[in-house]
Formats: sequence, structure tokens, C-alpha cells
Amino acid sequence: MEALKTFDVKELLRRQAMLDEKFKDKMGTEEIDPNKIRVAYIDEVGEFIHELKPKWCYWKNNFKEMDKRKTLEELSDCMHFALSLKNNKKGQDFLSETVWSEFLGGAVVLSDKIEENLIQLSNILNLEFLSIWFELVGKILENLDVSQEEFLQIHHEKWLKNMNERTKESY
Ligand SMILES: O=c1ccn([C@H]2C[C@H](O)[C@@H](COP(=O)(O)OP(=O)(O)OP(=O)(O)O)O2)c(=O)[nH]1
Repeated sequence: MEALKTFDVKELLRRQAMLDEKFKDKMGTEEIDPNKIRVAYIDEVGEFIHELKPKWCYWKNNFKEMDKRKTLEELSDCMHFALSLKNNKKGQDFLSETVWSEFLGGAVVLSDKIEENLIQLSNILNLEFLSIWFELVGKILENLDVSQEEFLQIHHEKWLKNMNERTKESY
């Protein structure tokens, strides 16, 4: 299986479902609790934000360079859990209704400022509208000057690692 070149959400969901099945087999469970996926998502968003510290941290001057590979790997982890949540969520979830209505009503525009994107990324807990999540991530990549193709290559490598290593009994 090859890395995708652009966001094909249907195919990404299908590949994520294959991975989640392996995790379920490993854990001997038929379902993954969406609330646990949401916690995992928030944890990964935090790791992504941490990697981007040189971009938003206003009280420091002496930063080490951003590690592009590590940063994109963390964004890939966010994407894994965003897709997994969509695959495992049943029915409507009203957790972030306000955020969504703001998005849908156009009150919140996708910003050209990375620090505003990061706030939006952590606010998106209701992934009913996954297309908006992908729009936002597209914008983040644009703001980081990274192509979808480059990011999707890293995502594919992480997916393979998850399929081959993380789903092993011993991990
Ligand atoms: O049901 C699941 C469970 C996990 N993952 C993936 C998402 C993510 O890409 C990886 C877990 O993240 P990571 O490898 O960062 O976490 P870890 O196993 O805790 O490693 P580390 O301790 O190095 O952060 O597993 C899924 O896709 N579905």
C-alpha cells in the first residue's frame, strides 16, 4: 500500500479502521470507547503544540530549531486519533456544539496565524464534521510550508509502524 498524495478522507478512514481492528484484537475488545480516543487526541494535540513552541512561545528568545519530522509525526498521531474517533463514534455528540456552530456560521475563520490554528485544533473535539478538521489541517500545513504529499508520506510511515509494531502483544 502506497502513501496518498492528497487528503482522501474516505481512504484514510478505511486504513485507520484496519489499524483500529488490529488494536482491538490486541486488546481483546470489540469497541474502543470514544471518550478514551478523545483523551488520546488531546494528548497528541498537546505534543504537536509543544513541538511548535518556537512558533508561539512569546517569552523566550533562545529556541532550538523546530524538528520538522517530529512535528509532522505528532500531527500524524493527531490525525490517527481524529480518524479513529470518527470511525468509532456512534450517534451525535454535543460536546463542542458552540465551537461547531461558530465554524459553520463562519464566525471563526481559518486563520493564517499558526497560534490561532492551534487553538482551533484543540477546540475541535466533536469530529462530526471531519471535513472541517481536514480543512484546518490543510491550513496548518500551508502555514508551516509543508505539502500534503510530504505530510501524508510521514503519516503513512507512522501507520505502517503502528500496523507492524504498536499492535504487537509485547508493545
Ligand atoms: O486505537 C488506536 C490506538 C492507537 N493508535 C495509534 C495512533 C498513534 O499514531 C499511535 C500512538 O501514538 P504514539 O506512538 O505517540 O504513542 P505511544 O505508544 O504512547 O508512544 P510514546 O510513548 O513513544 O509516545 O497509535 C491508533 O491509531 N488507534
